[in-house]
Amino acid sequence: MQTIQVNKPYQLPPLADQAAQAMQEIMNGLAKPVASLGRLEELAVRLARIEATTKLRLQHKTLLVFAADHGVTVEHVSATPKKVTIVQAGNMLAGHTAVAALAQAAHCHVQVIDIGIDSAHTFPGLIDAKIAYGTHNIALGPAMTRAQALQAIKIGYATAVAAINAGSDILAVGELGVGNTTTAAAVAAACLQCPATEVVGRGSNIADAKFKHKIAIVQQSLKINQPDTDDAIDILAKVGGFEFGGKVGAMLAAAEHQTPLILDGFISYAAALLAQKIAPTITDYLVPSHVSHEQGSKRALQQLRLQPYFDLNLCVGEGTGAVMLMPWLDELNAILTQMNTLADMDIIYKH
Ligand SMILES: O=C(O)c1ccc[n+]([C@@H]2O[C@H](COP(=O)([O-])O)[C@@H](O)[C@H]2O)c1
Ligand SMILES: Cc1cc2nc[nH]c2cc1C
Repeated sequence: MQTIQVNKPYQLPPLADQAAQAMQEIMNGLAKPVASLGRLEELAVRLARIEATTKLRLQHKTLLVFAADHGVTVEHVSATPKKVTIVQAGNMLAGHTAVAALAQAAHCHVQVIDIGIDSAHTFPGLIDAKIAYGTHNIALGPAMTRAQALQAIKIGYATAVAAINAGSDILAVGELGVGNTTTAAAVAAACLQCPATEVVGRGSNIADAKFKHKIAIVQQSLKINQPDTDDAIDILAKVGGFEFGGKVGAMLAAAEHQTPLILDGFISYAAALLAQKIAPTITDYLVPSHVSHEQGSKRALQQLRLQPYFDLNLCVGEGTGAVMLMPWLDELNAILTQMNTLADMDIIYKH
């Protein structure tokens, strides 16, 4: 992993435009009208550009779920009690959360990484990378130290590299973290330099009074911490959370290893905004999945120049939307390996 420096772009490998062009030609030559597979074709081209080949590696899929707690939950910004982070980590490993069920259907391996859960409890299979027992309350001061922010990125990076070395072709990121839509809004507001009102959402479905209070808490956290908007590490340390750092590290590792990484919802977008500040071209290596229902999603996606493939009003998190994209990759593989070409059929197609 390279050293991350302010105002010095992190170096990523060049994107494989030749492989992308070759994939577009393969798509054009399949036995169908040109462009008729719509955005599935664009997805194929995107994947070829990242993997630097038209022989796409799509089979082995791994979801990395970074789980952490947030000191800001004492401000009553969530509808969910804090213990849900640790409880759902156990349920996820036992196969009973939304994403665990979807992952089973999608033949996706799930790793749950405790990067900062506020509990000493553990479960078989829970990866222990705990930096601290939750962050500090961002409404009163910084969430973590700069060293802890860098540590979170390193953990995410090492976790992703290990998954790639173990044979993962495709990575995805998800999270568990009660209160993290408050943190994600603060991170997004700092990255986008926009008012909190544009990026605070209903999270785990809070009612109007809590929603107003949540906006005030995000505003307060930005005022009290004054994050340096040019410095992703400063934003992460002051108003972020450990799972955001884990995701940033996984994104950097995936891009460096020419491995596509599928984003999930608003927490992923906020992490991607941080990664974009570190490595401005990183978004070309990421694969969006869905438009999260969380307010602020469209604004964040615009800045990331990412156009998700579907919109189901999802806002579960956990990696659910990312895993829902995975069957499409199997479908793409079937198209690439089983379809006739126009040449096979001796058809001259003129449009
Ligand atoms: O992915 C999203 O866009 C998303 C939107 C709303 C909520 N979540 C999930 O809900 C939890 C945070 O909600 P909250 O209200 O406690 O901030 C956390 O575990 C997230 O994974 C996730
Ligand atoms: C049960 C439950 C599961 C979740 N997963 C992500 N956020 C969640 C919030 C709740 C309440």
